[in-house]
Amino acid sequence: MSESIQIQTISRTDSGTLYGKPGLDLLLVQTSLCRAVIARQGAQLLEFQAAGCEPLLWLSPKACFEPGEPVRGGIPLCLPWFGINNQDPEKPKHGLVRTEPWQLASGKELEGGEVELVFTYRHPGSELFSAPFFCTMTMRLGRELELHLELENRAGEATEYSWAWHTYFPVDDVREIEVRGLENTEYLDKTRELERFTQEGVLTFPGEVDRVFENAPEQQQIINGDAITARSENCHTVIAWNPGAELSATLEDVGDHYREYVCVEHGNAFANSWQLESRQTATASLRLTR
Ligand SMILES: O=P(O)(O)OC[C@H]1O[C@@H](O)[C@H](O)[C@@H](O)[C@@H]1O
Repeated sequence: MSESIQIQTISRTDSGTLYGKPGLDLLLVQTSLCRAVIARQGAQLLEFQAAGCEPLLWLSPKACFEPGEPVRGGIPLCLPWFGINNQDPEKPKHGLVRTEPWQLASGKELEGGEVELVFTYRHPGSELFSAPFFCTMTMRLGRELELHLELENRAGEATEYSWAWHTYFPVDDVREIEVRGLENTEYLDKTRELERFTQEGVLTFPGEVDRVFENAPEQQQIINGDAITARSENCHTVIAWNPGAELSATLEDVGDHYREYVCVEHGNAFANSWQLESRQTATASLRLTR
């Protein structure tokens, strides 16, 4: 990363040094409030742990760290399309920014001791996605984790963007947990050709679960011993995903480890996708805490 960082609580490292698998440049943040690891690729948080708390994010022990390949765990940002591309299913799943290098625009310490990192990504327009756009992702790393996204449509015409922070949360056994905050909300079931159902009671994960909740409430809690709380602003879609035993056996970077995580993702996809006029900017944020 060529950008200048002037504080000692942020250091540069790489995936070879931290995980024994060379390939990606990383930033390590260590303060009295927290420890975090961020990949420049995708501006992807890989680890976050507030002092005195359990880790907030799950990173697969089988994750690969190859440039241009998605990293399984942490918080990849899926954008400018979420899931399978509607126009062309052959395009990569979950858009393009998660596998591209971002720029670190600034890194500083705030008065309360939090570290604030600002990453940017400029898409010039390409065969994969013709509309140019500009993304800014701000991370505030303290006792809590705060993410803020700003997306500007730089195309000459209105463009649709769908996206999500694909958050992987660690759990003891996914089959034993519950997710609260989605009761009585309608969802599209990706395991049943997007058929629409209503979530009766709290959400559990007895097997494969892949549900898209449109117009979802702002707050969810993952209950597994101490709760993880996710609270969002201007994120109207929540996606809940765990592959279960059978599907995970086909995912090289998951395997038996599927029991150790749950994804409760926040963004704007399906009916909540952003329609941005030329030069229009939209923003959203997410706050995670234990
Ligand atoms: O393996 P990927 O591309 O990271 O996607 C993982 C999962 O991401 C979830 O968000 C989707 O709802 C699932 O359908 C998908 O399988």
